[in-house]
Formats: sequence, C-alpha cells, structure tokens
Amino acid sequence: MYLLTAEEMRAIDRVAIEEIGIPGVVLMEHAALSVLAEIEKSFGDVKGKRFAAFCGRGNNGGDGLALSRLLIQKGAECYVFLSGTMEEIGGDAGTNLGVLRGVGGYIAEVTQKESIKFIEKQVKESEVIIDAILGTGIKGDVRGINRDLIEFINTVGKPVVSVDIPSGLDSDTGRPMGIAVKSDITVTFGYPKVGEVIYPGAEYAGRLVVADIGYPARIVEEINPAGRLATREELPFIRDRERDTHKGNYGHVLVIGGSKDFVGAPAISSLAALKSGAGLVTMAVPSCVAGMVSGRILEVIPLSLGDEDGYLGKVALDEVLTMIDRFDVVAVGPGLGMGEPVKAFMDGLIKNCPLPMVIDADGLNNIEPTALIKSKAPVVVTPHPGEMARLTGRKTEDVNSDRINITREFTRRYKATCVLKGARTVIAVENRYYIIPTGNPGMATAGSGDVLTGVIAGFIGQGFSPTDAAILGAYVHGLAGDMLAKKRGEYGITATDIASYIPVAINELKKRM
Ligand SMILES: NC(=O)C1=CN([C@@H]2O[C@H](COP(=O)(O)OP(=O)(O)OC[C@H]3O[C@@H](n4cnc5c(N)ncnc54)[C@H](OP(=O)(O)O)[C@@H]3O)[C@@H](O)[C@H]2O)[C@@H](O)CC1
Ligand SMILES: Nc1ncnc2c1ncn2[C@@H]1O[C@H](COP(=O)(O)OP(=O)(O)O)[C@@H](O)[C@H]1O
Ligand SMILES: [K+]
Repeated sequence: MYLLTAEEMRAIDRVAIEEIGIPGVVLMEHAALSVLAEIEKSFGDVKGKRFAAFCGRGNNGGDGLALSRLLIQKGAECYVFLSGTMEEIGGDAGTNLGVLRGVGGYIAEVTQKESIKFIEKQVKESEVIIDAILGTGIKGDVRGINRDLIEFINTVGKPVVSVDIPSGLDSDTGRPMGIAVKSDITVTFGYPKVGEVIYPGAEYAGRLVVADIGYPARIVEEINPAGRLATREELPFIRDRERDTHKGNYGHVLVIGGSKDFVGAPAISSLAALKSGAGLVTMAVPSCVAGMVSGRILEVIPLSLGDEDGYLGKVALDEVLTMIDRFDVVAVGPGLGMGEPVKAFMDGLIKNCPLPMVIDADGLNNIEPTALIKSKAPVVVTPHPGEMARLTGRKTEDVNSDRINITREFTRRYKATCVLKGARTVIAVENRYYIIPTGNPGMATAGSGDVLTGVIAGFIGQGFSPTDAAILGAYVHGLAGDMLAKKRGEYGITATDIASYIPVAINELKKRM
C-alpha cells in the first residue's frame, strides 16, 4: 500500500482538484462520510449520542464541520468547538460552516485558553471526541489555542477519533510538533501517511483506518511515492508446493556463525531457515564449538570449520569457498564474535562468495559498509539500530530518529537491500522502501534477530529474490511473533518459540493470498 508524505498528499489533492476537476468540497464530503461510517462501525448507531467536535480553521477543520452536520442529520447531538472565529474560516471549510449553521448546529468559538473551562462540561458529557483541529497542513510547532485544545483533549479521557491524522503529528516523521492528540482511531484519507505508521506516530494514531475518498488511482501512480506499507495482499506470493518435488527444490542454506563467545545464535538461524521451508540447512561453526552445537537440531547438517583462537578466520574462509557451490544462499554473522580473524573472514567472504548473502549481527560488526560494494552477488543486511549506528558512524538515538532516510541512504550507497530492524522494521530496496507493520515488543528477546536472518535466507533458497525474501521474511517473522503474542501474551516469548511459529505464520498468510 502506498505510504505518503504531506507533500505527496498535497500534490494528489492539487491534481484531483485543479487538473481533474473534482471539487474540493466533494472530497471533503467523502472524507466526512468515511469518518461517520467508521464511527458507526466502532460506536454503533449515532442517534441520541453526544459528540464533541474540535475543528480547526483549515480544511481539516472543514472535514470536521461536514462530519458534525452529518452526525446531526443522523440524530446525534454534536457540540462543535471552533479553534478561532467563524470569520476566519473560508474556502471549502467555510462552505461547510455555512451548511452546518443552516442545519442549526451548535457552534462555539474558542479563541483563548481561559474559555476552555466553559466548554469542559459539554466535552465531558460527550461520548466521543472528534479531532479535526490540524491535518497535513501543519507548519512548525503547534501554537496558540490549537495547542491548548490538544492539551485539553488529551486530558478528557474520552475516546478520540482523529480526522485524517492526529492533530499536531508530523505526517512525515511521526513526531509530535510539540504536542499531538492521542487518538483511539484515526481515519486517514486516501492513503496512510508515513508518520502514522512509524513510531511514535503509530502510537498517537491508535487504530488506523484508511478511507477511500475518491482520489483517482492514476494520480498516485504517476506520483509514484517511494514509501510502501507492506500488506498481506501485496506480499510476494507464496505458492503451494508442487507435488512432484524433493528437498533439492527448496534450497540449501549455509548458515555461518558461532564462536567461543556465542554458540546458540547460528543454531537459531539454522532452525529458522528450516522452519521457513528450506530443503537443506548446513550450519558451519568454528571447530572449538562444533561439539556443543552440532546435534542440537537433528535436521541440520553440521560443518566444523578451522578456528583461530575460537573464531572463524582465514582457514575457515578457504574451506567455505572450496565447497561453496554445494549451497544456494549464505546467512552469515550470528554469534561470530569480534576480532581480526573474523574481519579477515568476512572481508574474504564478501569479496569472493558467488551466492546471495544475508549478513547480520557480528557479520556486520566486523566490516566497513564500503566492503559491500565489492560483493559478487546480491546482499541483504539486517542491522538492528545499534549495528546500523556503528556501520554509519552515528549514535543509536540518531539512527532511530531518522530510520527511513538512514536505511534508504545505506541501500543507495552500498547497493545492498537494507533491513533496519526494530518496532516497524524499514526495508530499503533500490528507490523504494517498505514499512513492516507486524511484530511486537514480545519479540525484543535474545536471538529473535537470528530467526529473521534464517527466514530471509530460507526464502531466498526457495527462489524468492533477495528483496522479496527480505520483505516477506520480515513480515512473516513479525506475524509469527504476533500470533504467539495473541495466544500467550508478550511476556516470555523466546527466539525458538518464534521460529516454531514461522510455519504457522506462513500458513496463515497463504490462506489470505
Ligand atoms: N481540499 C483539500 O485539499 C482536501 C483536504 N482535506 C483535509 O484537509 C487537510 C489539510 O488541510 P489544510 O491544507 O487546509 O491544512 P490543515 O491541516 O487544516 O491546517 C491548516 C490550519 O492549521 C493552522 N496551523 C498550521 N500549522 C499550525 C501550527 N503549527 N500551530 C497552530 N495552528 C497551525 C493554520 O492556521 P494559520 O496558519 O492559518 O494561522 C490553518 O488554520 C487534510 O489533512 C484533510 O483533512 C480533505 O478534506 C480532502 C480534500
Ligand atoms: N517492539 C518491537 N516491535 C516489533 N518488532 C520488534 C520489537 N522489538 C524487537 N523486534 C524485532 O525482533 C528482532 C530483534 O532482533 P535483534 O535486535 O537483532 O535481536 P538479537 O540480536 O537478539 O537477535 C527484530 O526483527 C526486531 O524487528
Ligand atoms: K486531525
């Protein structure tokens, strides 16, 4: 699903209204009708119910005024609070103000903070608050009475429905512009806005409903926004397995990892690759830990490589490269540890490996990103924000505050599909990026990233392109976590639990495809 910035949304509005000739007030009516429909769906028949609608002076306020009139016509009581005076409202919003007055709606002008105490009673009597103060037209930090009203709405303790976007939220960054409404439901028009699906914006938006208000599809296609929200319907298609096939048809994944410091990580990735449907998985670890890990997963083929003081190094590299044509894809990094031998191993592997690679964890911690440019085959990197910080010479907080741009920049510079993990994983591929909506804080647990590495490699082995495998893998990984959390709660989920749910998640997805 397209994911839009405020500028892209404005361009769509402009083409729809000025070039195609759809009157703005028609779009506004559709917008209001779509919010009404969602209110009826969520709160039932509106007849006899009380609403408090806060309307700003721009078009977002106009949507709110049209909605208030529709509510009144359906038999609801609706107090309308304008953040300004009626004279200040013009254009399509002005038209709707006129119509609302025509049907006899109650309208109060709230122009200063001191007046809020006079409306408190009416607001507290209302069952639902409608937030139509600010939309995508916000400029700078929220000022004046709009700020006071947002502050007030957040203290009332009634369900809030936001029109298009929670007032005060930046449509592009998902950050409040000083302050923002904390909504229960946001009905957004046309397409979701970037800031509504990434954090912290997603938390402000509450349940996000995307409403079609009649923008012709060709407008967005021509604008071709870079952002996409990964949705079930648009995921790479997972085919049924053909009957006359064997394990050789589903890819042989080579997982390389482990060191004297970490023994479990490559095993978790190997298990996950199998759970994603890989035909064969070989797990290569330094010989010093081979005895500890091989045999833990009976289905995995163990491969013991030469070790250098407990780490993989040059000898291991030669061994891997000699037998590389036995495999279809390499997943490298989990548990490798740090140090010179590992650096040499990773450097040589990236330069010489002819197979697609998924590089994670210490596979990333031991390289400079410029090394990726020299890879012979497509590479997927799966850093968490800490790893991304090291790769790009930033602080982790800085990575997290600009996740999309940093991920896109990484892919552009180093020619690798980049998966930046964390709440709302971002995946950059060439000139697009995807936000993965699945996953939950229960997945913030040791080894859950190793599961993702195995799943992506497993999908590449089964014939998905590395970018498709990254998108599908991240979605499935998060869905497995969500299904687990739904069943058992978010506490105490382990990485192997997530791996064991990968087949369940794939099955669930296939049902809807
Ligand atoms: N016809 C269309 O295009 C359609 C548009 N649609 C709807 O319109 C919305 C976009 O409308 P928009 O562009 O009018 O801007 P909007 O979000 O109402 O904000 C402007 C108002 O906010 C104020 N304000 C701004 N910044 C502020 C700040 N920092 N602090 C305080 N105040 C601030 C600004 O005040 P001013 O600068 O004038 O003092 C002005 O009053 C969009 O989200 C969707 O809901 C749909 O109906 C479909 C058709
Ligand atoms: N709050 C969250 N919401 C969604 N996904 C999360 C959340 N926390 C963690 N995850 C997911 O869990 C995985 C954690 O990976 P990572 O940090 O590499 O862990 P590890 O290094 O222990 O394997 C990532 O895929 C990440 O997206
Ligand atoms: K709003």
